[in-house]
Amino acid sequence: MGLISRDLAVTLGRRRILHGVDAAFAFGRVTVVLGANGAGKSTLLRAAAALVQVEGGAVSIDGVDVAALSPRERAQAIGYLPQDSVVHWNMRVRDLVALGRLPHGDGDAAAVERALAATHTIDLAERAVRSLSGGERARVLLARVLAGEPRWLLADEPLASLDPLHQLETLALLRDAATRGMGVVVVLHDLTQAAAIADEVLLLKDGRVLAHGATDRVMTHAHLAAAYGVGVEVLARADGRRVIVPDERL
Ligand SMILES: Nc1ncnc2c1ncn2[C@@H]1O[C@H](COP(=O)(O)OP(=O)(O)OP(=O)(O)O)[C@@H](O)[C@H]1O
Repeated sequence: MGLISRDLAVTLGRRRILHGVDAAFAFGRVTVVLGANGAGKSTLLRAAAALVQVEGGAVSIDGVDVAALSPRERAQAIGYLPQDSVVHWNMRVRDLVALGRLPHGDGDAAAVERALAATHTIDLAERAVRSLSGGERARVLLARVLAGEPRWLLADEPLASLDPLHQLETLALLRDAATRGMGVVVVLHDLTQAAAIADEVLLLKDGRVLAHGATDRVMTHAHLAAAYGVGVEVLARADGRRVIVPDERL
């Protein structure tokens, strides 16, 4: 049960991008997907959202292949936040966030307000979306996904354009979503943030699983060296959290 990638193979253009990826994600957990540029993180999330054609294996939710779900069922189950979202229409922020309710067909205003509040975008609600800064727009697009109250949130580098405060708030929001029972799968690059938020880590290298499991077991010096080609310094804080600083090219 849960979200499961089994022997997943994806080819884009003429290149095999994912080579038999096995991974299981659980409800109520935050799984961080790590790996170097080009490792296949986005492709895995896109395959989970049935946005790329799968060549072998499958991604399933509670035993059902995501590709076999109707678009509406899939949209109810999976909220996918892409890496570089483009907003094609210059609509009001509140209306854009309300589009997140389309899979439910109910325009539930309370759910929209909850999503605006969770992402601290209520103050932006009457603005035209094209007038927003990059970070403001990123938070609004996250609000749109949250408004749909999906069972799974797949977020591809959701912190990339956010300032430090909003990065922390977004991490807290992801944790909160998992605490409320959502399955959260998130691609991050910052190792300190990954260690802080992850219950589990899936570490990819060249389209294969290098390691998958509890954060401490995956985020070892050896794994990070193999995945990124860097040495890291790990600083333990008084509260037990770790600061992970890449400091050496291997
Ligand atoms: N449409 C495509 N055609 C051919 N190759 C592609 C296509 N889309 C992605 N790729 C390649 O697939 C590989 C994996 O891409 P992907 O975006 O999944 O990596 P990623 O781990 O998310 O990287 P990043 O950290 O840079 O975002 C890359 O080498 C990329 O160039």
